[in-house]
Amino acid sequence: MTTLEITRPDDWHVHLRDGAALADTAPAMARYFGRAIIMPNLVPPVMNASQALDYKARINAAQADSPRQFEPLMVLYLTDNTTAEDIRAAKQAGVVACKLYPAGATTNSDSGVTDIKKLYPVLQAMQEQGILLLVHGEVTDSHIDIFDREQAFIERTLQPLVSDLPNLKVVLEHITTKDAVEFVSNNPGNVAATITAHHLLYNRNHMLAGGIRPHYYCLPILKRNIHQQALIAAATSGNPQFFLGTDSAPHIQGNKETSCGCAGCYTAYAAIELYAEAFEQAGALDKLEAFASHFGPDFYGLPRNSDTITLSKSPWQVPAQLSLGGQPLIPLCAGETLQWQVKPKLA
Ligand SMILES: NC(=O)N[C@@H](CC(=O)O)C(=O)O
Ligand SMILES: [Zn+2]
Ligand SMILES: [Zn+2]
Repeated sequence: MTTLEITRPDDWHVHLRDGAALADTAPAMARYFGRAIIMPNLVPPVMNASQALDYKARINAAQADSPRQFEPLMVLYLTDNTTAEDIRAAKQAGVVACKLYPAGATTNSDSGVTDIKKLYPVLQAMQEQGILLLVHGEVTDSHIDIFDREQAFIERTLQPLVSDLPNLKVVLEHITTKDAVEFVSNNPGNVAATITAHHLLYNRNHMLAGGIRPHYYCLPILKRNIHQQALIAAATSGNPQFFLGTDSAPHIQGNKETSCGCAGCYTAYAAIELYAEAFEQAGALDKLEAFASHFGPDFYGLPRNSDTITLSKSPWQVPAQLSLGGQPLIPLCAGETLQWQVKPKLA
C-alpha cells in the first residue's frame, strides 16, 4: 500500500501550552486534525468556564493564519474546590470534559485532586450534564513503584469510581499497561481509553537500554514489552473503546536534557504519521481509520468528520530540532526517517 485515504482524524488528548508556544503548537494541530481535546494543565490551570473560553480564544488567535483551522474542545481541570455550579457553567460555555489529575501525578498537577470521594457531587453533576471525565490514571504514593502506578490506580480508584457512577463517560487517558487494556475491555461502553503513538512504538528498553534517552520519558512511563504488545493489540482490535490521543506534550530541550528532566514527548508535528508507522508494523493499516477518526467522536457523541486526508508512503527525515515559542524543542524521533506523510490537499 502506498497511499491511504482516511476520514479526517481528531486528537482526543493534546497539550498545546500557552503564550508564545501556541504559535508553534496550534498550527501543528491545524495541519490536518479536525478537533482536539485541549489539556488544561497550564500554570495556573484552566479551572472554570471563563478561563476555558479565554484559552480557546488564544488558541484560535494562534491558528488564525494557518491554511486551515482545527476546533479546540475545551476541558476543565478538577481541583478540590471545583463545584457542581462550575460544571453547569462549563456546559453552557461548551466545555466537553473535565480532567482528573491525582495531585502530584504528572506535569503541572500540583492543584489536582487529593481525595476523589470528596468530588462525587461534582462527578454526579458531570454525569447529569453529559460532561466526560478524563483521567490521568496513576497513584501518587511514593512507596508504589513507578511501573505499577497505573495498575494500582485502576484497582484502588478507577474500578470503584466507575461502579459508583455507571452512567458517567470515563476516558482513561494514555494507557500504558495490559491491565488498563483489560480494565477497559471488561467495562461497558461508557468506559474508554486513549493510546499514544509513542506507547505503541516503544517500550522501556528504548528509553533505558544502552543509554538513557530523555525524549522517551513521559508519564505514565513506558512499560515492558508485554504491555506494549497489549496496547498494539487493543489499538488494532477494532474495539471502539480504544481511540487516538497523542498526548503530545512539548517541553523545551533544556527542560528535558537536564539532571531532573520533564515528562512528555512532542509528537504533534507528525502525529498521524507516527500512528501509521505503528499500525503498519502491526500489519493493521486497515484499522487505522476507525481508531483515528471514528471511535473518538462516537464516544464523545459528536459527528465524525465528513472530509478525508491522504497519507502517502514516502520516507522523510524528521528535523533534528524544532521550536517551541522561540526556544529549541527536540521532537520524538528527531533525525529519524518516517515512512508516511500527509499529502497537502488542494483546496
Ligand atoms: N504525559 C506527560 O508525560 N506529560 C504531560 C502531562 C500528562 O499528560 O500527564 C505534560 O503536560 O507534559
Ligand atoms: Zn497525563
Ligand atoms: Zn497528557
